[in-house]
Amino acid sequence: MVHAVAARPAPDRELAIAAVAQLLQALGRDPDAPHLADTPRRVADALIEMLTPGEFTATTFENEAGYDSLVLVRDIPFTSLCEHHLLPFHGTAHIGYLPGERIIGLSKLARILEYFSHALQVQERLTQQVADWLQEELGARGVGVVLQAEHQCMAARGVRVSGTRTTTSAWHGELRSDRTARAEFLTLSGIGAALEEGN
Ligand SMILES: Nc1nc2c(ncn2[C@@H]2O[C@H](COP(=O)(O)OP(=O)(O)OP(=O)(O)O)[C@@H](O)[C@H]2O)c(=O)[nH]1
Ligand SMILES: [Zn+2]
Repeated sequence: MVHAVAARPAPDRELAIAAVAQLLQALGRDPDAPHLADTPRRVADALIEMLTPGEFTATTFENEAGYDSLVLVRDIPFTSLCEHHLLPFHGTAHIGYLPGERIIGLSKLARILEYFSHALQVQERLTQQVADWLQEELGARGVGVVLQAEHQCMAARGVRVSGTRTTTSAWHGELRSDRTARAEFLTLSGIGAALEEGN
């Protein structure tokens, strides 16, 4: 069974390039300086790339073996774009589920994260969207998503604390209701019992 995940509508690239050129001018920079001449195009394309997820097919298979334990892909790197400052936040994700009648192609757990991270985001929403999508599309007995990320808007500007990690998590089904199942998820993720204990 396949579930197509559609790409979002294309942004207006020419408008974005013109807007970045205006921004450089507004910041008092010379848009004709040798290294700046092509910067509007580069910045516009970089932002468009970060906001445009790839189209993919979320292939699932019948769980003919009746596998009923946790399936976990841990340490998936991701980068997203903070919607408050348009600066990146990046880190790792641990995504797992307890299969029901179907299992999903493992790569699709990373692809669905990639899909929702290519957007203007807050970490909480990104975490929830991945968990909700898996729960709805897969009909799993349980879903867990943990994201740990550093936000450049906290590191490169503003409060200027680098090296912090923000942890968010979203749980559905048995991984929400069953503390033992959740503890196993956290242990296999390498997070240990820290979240479970509320630390
Ligand atoms: N909850 C949440 N907050 C975020 C995320 N990314 C950035 N922020 C925060 O969004 C907030 C925006 O606050 P504002 O006070 O409007 O913006 P600001 O004046 O630039 O704030 P500072 O970053 O404290 O300088 C900041 O506290 C950011 O740290 C996120 O993914 N989730
Ligand atoms: Zn931010």
